[in-house]
Parts: sequence; structure tokens; C-alpha cells
Amino acid sequence: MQSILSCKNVDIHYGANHAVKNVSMDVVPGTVNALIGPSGCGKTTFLRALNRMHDLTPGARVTGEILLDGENIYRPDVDAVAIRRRVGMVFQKPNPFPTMSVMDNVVSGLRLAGMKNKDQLMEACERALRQAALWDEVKDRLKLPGSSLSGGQQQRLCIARALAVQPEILLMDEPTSALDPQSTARIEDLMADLKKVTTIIIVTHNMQQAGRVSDTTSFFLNGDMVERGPTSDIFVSPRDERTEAYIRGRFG
Ligand SMILES: Nc1ncnc2c1ncn2[C@@H]1O[C@H](COP(=O)(O)OP(=O)(O)OP(=O)(O)O)[C@@H](O)[C@H]1O
Repeated sequence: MQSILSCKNVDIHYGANHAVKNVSMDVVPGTVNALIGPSGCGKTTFLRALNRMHDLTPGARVTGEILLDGENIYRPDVDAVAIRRRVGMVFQKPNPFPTMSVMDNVVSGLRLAGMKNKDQLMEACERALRQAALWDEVKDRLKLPGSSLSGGQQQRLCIARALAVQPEILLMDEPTSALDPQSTARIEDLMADLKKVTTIIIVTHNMQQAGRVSDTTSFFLNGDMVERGPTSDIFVSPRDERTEAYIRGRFG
């Protein structure tokens, strides 16, 4: 199957620190792809390169090619804001706009893109909240501030906000690390449905989570992508002894 995202020889530096080294990977549409590895190995740095978030990081430099539907997202004439609409992001800590209502949070990206029609906005809001498995809990509270929801609901609100603009890819940076086990389980359950509408790349510290939710797993160490493959292969029969040592809990 044709890749939706193709990374070729990607290097990322912060000044003299070579944080990601010559990483290549192809991502198939409609899959969940986990990035795992010990703290500081470059997972988040790599993830943030995939929607040009490093444009906003002083001293960060990305080289190599990152092709979205065959188009290099770093070409000088490509608009980073347009890329971030096509490649959405959910962060570690839920970050809804605190004073905006639930509905305004969800449709904020659509409003920025120029959508004004109230019926269309409402329709898009309901669709995104349903996709994020939050509609039933908030349908009577759409006018309350986003900050009035629980932590787990706020994270699903952020997922809905990211989904509202119908991104081709959703980047998730440890999306459950600030949540309790029950909220974590809800988001993990949600991912199987989300891949029907988008393609997911998720950074996780939690190997059990990677095993539960992902189709492919990539193991990073010291900025190198040591090994990548179907999640079952990586966890059952890794080819590289460093992957094996990590997944057996011998370091990290
Ligand atoms: N904004 C930054 N400026 C300078 N160096 C950075 C910056 N962000 C990360 N680094 C460095 O880049 C390397 C990779 O960090 P990164 O956050 O990508 O690792 P990680 O695998 O996501 O770690 P963790 O699992 O702890 O989040 C580390 O050496 C880190 O100190």
C-alpha cells in the first residue's frame, strides 16, 4: 500500500546536539504507529518534525525529507500552518483553551480556516466529539468552559479539536501520561476507532500501551531508530539485541 508519510534520512539537531540520526520510515494510512524508547532518545523530537513544530523551536534544525502524500513538507513554499492542519497534534497534558466553551474549543480550527455557517460548525462539532467518544458526556454542556471537564474529558476534547479539521495524520505525544487508568483505557479504546478516520503516530513510554494500541512499533535509542516493524514482531521476536534488552525491561 502507498505510504501517507515517508521520512527519508531525517536528521534533527538542537545546536550541536544531534538528537535524531538518519531516520527513515514509511507510514501506511489507517494504522497506529508507536514510537518507544528510553527518556531522551529523540521520540518527541522526531514526532515534532512531522508537522513542522520545530519551526517554532529556537536552534532546532531538520534535514532530510519528510513527504506527506508525496510532497516535501519542508519545501520553502509550503505553508507550515497548512501542514499543521493536515497533521494534527495532541500533547501530553490536556490543553483546551480554558475560557472557551466546549463547542468553541472543538471548532476553533475550523473558524480559523474561515468556516462561519452555524449549522456547519455544529455538525462538525458533533462529528468530532462523537469520533472522540465524548459527545454523550458533553452534549448538554457545549456552552460550558473547556476547563470545566475532567482531565480525561479534556484530553478527549483536545482529540476532538484536532479531529475537527479532519487531519490526515494525528500525532499523539504521550497522550495518556497525565491521566488516571480509567481515562487511559478510554483513550486506548478510542484509538482503534480513530484509525478509521485518520492515521496515528503515538509516542509512549508505556510498552504495554504500545502493545495494545499499535500496528507498528519503532524503537529509538540515542537518536537512532534501531528497529521498526509490526508490533507483534517487535515484542515477540525483535531482531536487534538492544530492542530485546529494552522490551524485556533490562534498561530505560
Ligand atoms: N527544545 C530543545 N532544545 C534543546 N535540546 C532539546 C530540546 N528538546 C529536546 N532536546 C534534547 O534532544 C534530545 C532528545 O529529546 P526528546 O525530548 O526528543 O527525547 P524523548 O525520547 O522524547 O524523551 P522523553 O521520553 O523523556 O520525552 C535530548 O538530548 C534532549 O535533551
